[in-house]
Amino acid sequence: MTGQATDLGPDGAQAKAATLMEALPYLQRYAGRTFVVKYGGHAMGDEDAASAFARDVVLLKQVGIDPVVVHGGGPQIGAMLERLGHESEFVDGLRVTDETTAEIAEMVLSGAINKSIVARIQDAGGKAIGLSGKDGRLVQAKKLERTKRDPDSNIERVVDLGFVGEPETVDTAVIRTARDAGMIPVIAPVASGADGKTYNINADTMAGAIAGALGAARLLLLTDVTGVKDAHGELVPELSPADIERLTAEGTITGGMIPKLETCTAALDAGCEAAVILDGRVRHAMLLEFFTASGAGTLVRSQG
Ligand SMILES: Nc1ncnc2c1ncn2[C@@H]1O[C@H](COP(=O)(O)OP(=O)(O)O)[C@@H](O)[C@H]1O
Ligand SMILES: CC(=O)N[C@@H](CCC(=O)OP(=O)(O)O)C(=O)O
Repeated sequence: MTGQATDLGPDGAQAKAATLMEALPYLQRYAGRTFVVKYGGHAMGDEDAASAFARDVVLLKQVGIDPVVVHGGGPQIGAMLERLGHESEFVDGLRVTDETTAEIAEMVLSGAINKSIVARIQDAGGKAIGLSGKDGRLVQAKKLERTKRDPDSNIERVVDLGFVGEPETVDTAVIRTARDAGMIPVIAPVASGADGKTYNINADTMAGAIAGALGAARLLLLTDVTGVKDAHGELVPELSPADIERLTAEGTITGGMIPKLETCTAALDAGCEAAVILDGRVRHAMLLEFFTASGAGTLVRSQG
């Protein structure tokens, strides 16, 4: 240790110590609390980024926080569908899912992606367990009912998205069992319905439902922007559910950001303390968010 401090020089060593000290109040505040991290397909990036993410998760666990990872894999499902010559279409950010698509989505999410995240966490020195909504009946899905207003006739029409689901019930017992065994749960957004069918669930929605059911201290949504931007393109550091409604009505929040922020509001309503939208492409974005006074990204909480 002495040798390393000397190598850094007295100023460098002091700066390193100051960074660690800045983290102390946050380490104390969050010890024993649960953080649900949604790791999206776009945020997965390259090998180095994926390893850095895994190391961050292991660090959280090491300092006494309970991370729960819920992952996506939209681009990876798209690539596999293309390889297999199966067409894919999105409605309002959700993939229309026929029986074959559901099968392929499960293969990619619960198979390839889930296991590679588990392996990386273990390479970084953690113990991880790969799950989907099906395991231990963590999530039971129901078919997502979606309607859309026809702009010409102004009539609400039902849009059939096939086997796209939403969580109907969440039983967190399997997560608590994993946590008590010192493991980090890594969850794929796939679940069975009461009809025994496999449902494909948007990963943000899955993460929000789990964060709400766990009463998590934070729901972290890692994406490919620095956070929510206002009408001038400036980062908004903090939002309340009322701000979200206003910015959506004004047309400042669009596309994939709409379901993401709806998820934040739903998670807060269900018992999660706060949610954060942050840039998963930035190395150690999670650590900067949790352990520095300035934070990162956009914080969503009720009092605004
Ligand atoms: N007001 C806004 N602030 C930031 N991003 C926004 C906003 N409105 C729409 N977006 C879009 O939302 C996208 C993030 O949603 P999405 O692509 O679904 O993310 P992911 O694939 O990580 O789940 C951003 O890349 C951006 O294009
Ligand atoms: C219903 C639905 O759209 N499911 C998503 C599930 C994966 C996901 O949400 O992945 P990202 O977070 O990487 O976008 C899909 O099929 O792409």
